[in-house]
Amino acid sequence: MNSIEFRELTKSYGASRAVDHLTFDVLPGRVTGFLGPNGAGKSTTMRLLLGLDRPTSGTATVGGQRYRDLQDPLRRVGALLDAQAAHGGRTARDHLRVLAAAGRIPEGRVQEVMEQTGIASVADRRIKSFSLGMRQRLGIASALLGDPEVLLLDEPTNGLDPEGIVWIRELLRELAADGRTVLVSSHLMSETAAFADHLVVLGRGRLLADTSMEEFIDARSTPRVRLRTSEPDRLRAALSRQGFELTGAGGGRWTVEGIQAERLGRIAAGEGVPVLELADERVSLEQAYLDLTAEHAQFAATR
Ligand SMILES: Nc1ncnc2c1ncn2[C@@H]1O[C@H](COP(=O)(O)OP(=O)(O)OP(=O)(O)O)[C@@H](O)[C@H]1O
Repeated sequence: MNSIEFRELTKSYGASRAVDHLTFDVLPGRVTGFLGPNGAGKSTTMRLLLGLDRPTSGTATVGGQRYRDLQDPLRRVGALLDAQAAHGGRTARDHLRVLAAAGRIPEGRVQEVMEQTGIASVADRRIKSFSLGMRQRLGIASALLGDPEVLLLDEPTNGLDPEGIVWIRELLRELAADGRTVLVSSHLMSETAAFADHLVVLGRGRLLADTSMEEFIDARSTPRVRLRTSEPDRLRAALSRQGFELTGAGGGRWTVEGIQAERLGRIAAGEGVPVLELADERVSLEQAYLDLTAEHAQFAATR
């Protein structure tokens, strides 16, 4: 099994709790977005899983085993934690070769992952000359090197240009479609919505949500319809008989709360009122996410 399991995972630094009794699973075959405001505990959770830090209590395991007990850990779990960590004096190719040797990974993988991540043409340049986006791609290449079933990527879109962001989105989807377990942290909902199937949201080290992207959206959106009509008065009367209110939105547009386009369309058709435009409006995901995390956001200035 290649799922990741967190059970009552807790990490305290002195009096402050970076991770607080966290329990959730990350399952294979889908991309799990790991969201939370700055300081919510995402990186700490990933570090605890990789054995880079010790939990105060609780466990973090891959297929029931702690990372340090895994055989061939680089072939089981690939991680991008800090794209700046690579040694600047080395070339990208040498950096990957050293990692391959350490992880008992066939050297042929080095060229493969450089091609997969679009850095083959700069393979022999020193890493210190790399832009943040190129370092990020190198970090992803390192994570993919052992062809692992489990991938942990901490803010992988950091520093990527729009083309890079589209590329990583597709890469994440392909990795999940292969049946891999993919956990990707971000503090941006809008970005995460573009690639994640499932969401885990943290706030101050605590679990705030563990839900499919679809449920997250449905649970937080009150239905609302936006429309244009040439006969607002007749539509208003028809809607009000059904308990709905037509509200002016300016520019000849109207909104109706608490109804979906399908039902509104039927009401209008039943009355013979022409509808020129009709669309369901979805709640802004970023807003739903901000609402969820607002009371848990941790800013140095307020501490
Ligand atoms: N080594 C450490 N010593 C003391 N405090 C730490 C240490 N590492 C993390 N923390 C604290 O733990 C909390 C969680 O930090 P963490 O980096 O895990 O959050 P994050 O969700 O990854 O945030 P970001 O999006 O900013 O990376 C923060 O308050 C941070 O200051």
